[in-house]
Amino acid sequence: MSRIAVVYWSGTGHTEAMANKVAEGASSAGGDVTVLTASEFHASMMDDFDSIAFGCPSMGAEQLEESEFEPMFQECTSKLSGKKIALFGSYGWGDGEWMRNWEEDCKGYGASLTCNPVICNEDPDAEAENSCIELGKTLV
Ligand SMILES: Cc1cc2nc3c(=O)[nH]c(=O)nc-3n(C[C@H](O)[C@H](O)[C@H](O)COP(=O)(O)O)c2cc1C
Repeated sequence: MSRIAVVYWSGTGHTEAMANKVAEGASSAGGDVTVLTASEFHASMMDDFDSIAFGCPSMGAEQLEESEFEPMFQECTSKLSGKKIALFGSYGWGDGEWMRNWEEDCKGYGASLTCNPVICNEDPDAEAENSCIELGKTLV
């Protein structure tokens, strides 16, 4: 069975809601899914999973959340080459720049993205929830 981690940071719950839908999709496709917050995950756990969905909202000025998620993710970058990953997150007033930058960075580290990133404005509506479920299925 495919071992899948859904690793996220969320301040007001929007990205957390997305993470739960990603997990739902991965489970429905037969994956063995573990949902973890950024503070519960560490780079040393990268090898424990066949694929990983990372979720983080746009924070700062079109940046990843700087106190917990960014440091954790930076540690993971040395293990991204060839790794199956997917990205998701919520944003507010921007146009998704943080996610475009994040996706480019991940490709630069050699990650294998299983699908296009899923972003949504503030709390996920039914369409965004469905996109998260579909993202989850691509990880299996
Ligand atoms: C400190 C802070 C910085 C933010 N910076 C941005 C930003 O640069 N661009 C943007 O589109 N939204 C920005 N937002 C809005 C959040 O990305 C948005 O509210 C998102 O839904 C929060 O997701 P969460 O509930 O998972 O924390 C910011 C929010 C906060 C609190």
